Amino acid sequence: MGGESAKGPMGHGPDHRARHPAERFADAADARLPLHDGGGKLLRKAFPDHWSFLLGELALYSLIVLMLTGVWLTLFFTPEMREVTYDGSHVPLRGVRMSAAFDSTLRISFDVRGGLLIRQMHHWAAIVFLAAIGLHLLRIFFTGAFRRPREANWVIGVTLFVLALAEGFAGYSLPDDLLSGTGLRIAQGIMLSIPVVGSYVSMFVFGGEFPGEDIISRLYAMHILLLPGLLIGLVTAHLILVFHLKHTQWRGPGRTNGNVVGKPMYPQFMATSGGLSLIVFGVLALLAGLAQINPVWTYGPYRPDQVSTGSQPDWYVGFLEGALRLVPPWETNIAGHTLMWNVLLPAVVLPGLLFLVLYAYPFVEQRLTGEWHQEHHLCDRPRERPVRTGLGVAGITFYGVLLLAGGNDVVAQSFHISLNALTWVLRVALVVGPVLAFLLTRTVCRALVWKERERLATGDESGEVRQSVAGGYESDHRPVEKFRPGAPRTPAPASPPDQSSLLSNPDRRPGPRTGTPSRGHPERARRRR
Ligand code: HEM
Ligand code: HEM
Repeated sequence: MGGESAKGPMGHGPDHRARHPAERFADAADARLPLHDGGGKLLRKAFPDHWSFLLGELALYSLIVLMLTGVWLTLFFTPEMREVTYDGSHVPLRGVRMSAAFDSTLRISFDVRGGLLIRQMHHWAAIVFLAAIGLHLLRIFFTGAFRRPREANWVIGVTLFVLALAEGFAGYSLPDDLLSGTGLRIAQGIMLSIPVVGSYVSMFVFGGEFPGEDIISRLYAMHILLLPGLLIGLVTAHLILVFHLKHTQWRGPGRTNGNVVGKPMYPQFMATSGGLSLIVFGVLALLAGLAQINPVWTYGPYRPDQVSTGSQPDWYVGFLEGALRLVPPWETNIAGHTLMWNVLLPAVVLPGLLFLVLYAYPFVEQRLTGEWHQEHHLCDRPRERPVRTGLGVAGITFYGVLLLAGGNDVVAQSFHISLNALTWVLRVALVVGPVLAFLLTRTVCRALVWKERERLATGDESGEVRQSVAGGYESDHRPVEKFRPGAPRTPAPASPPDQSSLLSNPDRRPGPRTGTPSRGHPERARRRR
């Protein structure tokens, strides 16, 4: 027996026994699953080493926290609107009639062990998730990572964004407290503003007159089944495309449009990303433990004859609320039907247009710039695309003004200013702000590029000053080191600036780019004298 096992039936006995069990397991798995072909490549995939590439992962990990905490919440949440009398441990609300949904939210908060922690973790994760998606989108936009061949991933991304907003709104409505009920009331007002079919849409969604008895269970099905299913499916497709198309990367030594330079997936990237996942988990748990969020017991149950005051929606819905507050009370009466522009424009037309622009942007930009047929794998530096960067900053300004307007009552009260005056200032800012932001950003980008070209042409100041016999001073320049010292490969020198425009301006004429004695840049030399 001993001899046979030492040799082994295949004659590889001693090797077989000497090998680590993990290695044997890997071999056994490899013989049965396509691990070597698929996994081998996967483990060697290169990940660019730049923090901005972790924003997508931040979104991913907060989504995972949402799924985990969400599933836990389903164990205790009752998605029903039937009326019950509260008799839980939160004394101020004892004896109050409320929906079973609100009752179960209170029980999760006060009676289920660890319930408040997990509920708050779920809510904080939702806030971080949407912020991470927003920042990730901006990274993709400003670096041009949406260009060919990644347009499909951009389209999937925008869809993920829409789904996440819907998921957040549905979740926020579930507890059926005064705040979430007010949000639902606004949603119903928006439906009613849709011409011709508005009242039918509202009846259809609420199962009759507002609020009806169905909306919470319908939102529940959307929140825990339909939308998460779509989110998971699309995130999977999104990540498969990221792997298939490879990452974009910042320019640098050895990086071309045809390669990706970075950390391999295993072990370096896994360590970074695993660390990030633990940080996300830890920070969310810490926030949930220390920072109160959505204390529904202070608002009380929803009653259609009451509205909540002094409350704010979650930040990601704030821009819609702001838009509703800014549009003046415009109405038109056509053949006995009233068109409520003040609701239709901000809550239906504006978000529709916003997402249409987002969906279409990569295609429009590539058509206009004529870059339709080129593949782009290197990130643009935002300054080198002044128009795109200007448009992005204009969009952020537009969004920022709307967000501020969503809290105009809070701002007016905190700073003791007139609410009406503030609303008018914000209305003007909404129109003028983005235009100014675009012009300013475009100018700053062009100036930054020009400054860099000038530096490339004239070199860096060496720090040495020479005094002429006549008493004048000149500073020396040395050529710019275009990449970090110690970089593995020497890149091709950058092309010099457009000579014709330089020659037309004597102050911008380039000095010599060697390290030999130089008179330097005339303008700077003059300033030193
Ligand atoms: C993108 C994903 C998600 C987002 C943005 C999100 C957002 C939210 C928000 C903001 C709330 C209100 C929390 C509060 O009461 O303060 C909520 C409640 C809830 N969510 Fe989610 N959620 C997500 C995914 C999920 C998933 C995957 C599940 C379950 C499978 C889930 C189950 C629940 C339940 C049961 C509640 C009601 C419990 C309560 O409010 O106390 N969620 N969600
Ligand atoms: C649930 C939300 C999302 C998750 C979990 C997610 C996750 C990721 C991850 C992990 C990456 C690779 C790392 C990186 O480049 O950051 C990535 C890349 C990408 N994402 Fe997302 N993303 C989401 C939403 C979005 C949105 C809203 C957009 C744009 C509208 C978008 C567009 C892209 C594009 C174009 C890439 C490829 C970028 C490149 O190769 O450099 N994603 N995403």
